[in-house]
Amino acid sequence: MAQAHEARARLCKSHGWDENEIELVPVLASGDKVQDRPLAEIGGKALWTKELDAWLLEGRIDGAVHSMKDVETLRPDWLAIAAILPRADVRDVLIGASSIHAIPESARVGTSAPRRAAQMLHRRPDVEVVPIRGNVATRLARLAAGEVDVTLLAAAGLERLGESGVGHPLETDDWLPAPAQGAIGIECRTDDAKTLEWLAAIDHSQSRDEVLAERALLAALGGNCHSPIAVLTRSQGGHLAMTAAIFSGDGAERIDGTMTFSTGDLEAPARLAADLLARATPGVAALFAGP
Ligand SMILES: NCc1[nH]cc(CCC(=O)O)c1CC(=O)O
Repeated sequence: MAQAHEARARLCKSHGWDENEIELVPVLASGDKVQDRPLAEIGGKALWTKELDAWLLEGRIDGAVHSMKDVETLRPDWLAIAAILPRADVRDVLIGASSIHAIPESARVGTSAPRRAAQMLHRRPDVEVVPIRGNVATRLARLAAGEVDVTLLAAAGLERLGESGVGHPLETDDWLPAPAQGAIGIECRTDDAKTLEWLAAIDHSQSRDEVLAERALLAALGGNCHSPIAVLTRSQGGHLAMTAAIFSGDGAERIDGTMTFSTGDLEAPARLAADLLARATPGVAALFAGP
């Protein structure tokens, strides 16, 4: 809902509309309904999109606001990612310790994200990863209750909920975020020319370039929410600089790669993906389906 409010505010500001001209329609996603099991176990990212897709298709809503991190790599043709808002803080925040190094020996680290688990275990094989799901408030409550010693959350999500002071942001040269982390996207029906045009006005091209490049890497790796993939792309002077890593589930293996390429060249992320997979052991490659 915080993301939908932000999307509406930007749309109204850009077009000079009154906020009540856009109705916000809350739609509960399966990903919200099922809170007790890891997302990767219960059906993956589609659980964040399938209800909204149906509402769009039926014409009950005209736009759907998503965290792009939660949107599957392959989307139906009748849907268009019509706008990507200026990307927020891309970093993960560590809560419960001031740095990865400062996490106490054998601490319980709460996360259900394969990327966070593997990236943590790579650095700190001594810790115990404990699955933890639910919204930000639930996760913070479980930390406060002592169920876990440490957890990781996206800075963008915390910021949107007015919790930006919580925890210690991890710098991206030391800890990589998820593909598209911090980016809000708005989808609409591909044949809805009016909405496409309205949304194009608030599209942020640099953020779009970065997010599309990261999604192209995901597509080429054949990654899903079981696959530990970390990537960050930054737009600089007409080029995109991408840093990516793939892991084994237990974090023992980590394959890193970087590539700089022209904006809009979506073949380059595919080459980086092929290079990462070529250097992975069969055990890691098995977590990725390939292109
Ligand atoms: N998987 C849940 C999810 N999807 C997007 C965000 C944060 C907001 C964003 O990255 O845009 C979060 C929470 C988190 O990872 O802590």
